[in-house]
Amino acid sequence: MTMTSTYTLTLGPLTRQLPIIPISADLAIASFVLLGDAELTDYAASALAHKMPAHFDYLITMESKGIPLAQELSRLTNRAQFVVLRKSQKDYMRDPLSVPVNAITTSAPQHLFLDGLDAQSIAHKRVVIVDDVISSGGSLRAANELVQQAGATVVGQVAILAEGDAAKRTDIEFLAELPLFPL
Ligand SMILES: Nc1ncnc2[nH]cnc12
Repeated sequence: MTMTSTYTLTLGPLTRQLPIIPISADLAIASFVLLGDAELTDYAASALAHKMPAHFDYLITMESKGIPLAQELSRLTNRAQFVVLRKSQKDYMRDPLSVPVNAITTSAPQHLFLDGLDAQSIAHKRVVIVDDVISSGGSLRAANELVQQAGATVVGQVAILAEGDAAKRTDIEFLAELPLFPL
């Protein structure tokens, strides 16, 4: 078995060893998989709860790794509902809105979908976009586009980690930086 090198992520009192995984011929990432990490999800949500804008109506997230974070952040901020942007179109959606999106961890171009019923819920509302990692900003851009198409206003953008150049952005709130690993 070959050794996988790791990057040590520190988030408040928590540390995690993230495996460094090549995603192309010239780039590796420290793989941050929030799914299943209940402790880190709860810690991150409580830390992000302090960085939320004072006035917002809905949290909105992208499947799949943002979902448990949005769930806990909704609970902590007393919001009864949040909205999930989906990566596939479901038969139960009514007049979904869709935009193309490019992510660094998925080679084929994807789409992001907003159920028309959810679009109606958020129309004229203030929304905060929440995600686990912001990297190229591709899914954040797509989420902004969908929110705008639905007639809602983005009043905040929060993530646990900002990866690579995203750490220089001033339009997102995040808890820690994550380096990229050129090969
Ligand atoms: N470092 C990372 N780990 C998991 N998913 C990612 N998506 C973008 N960057 C990522």
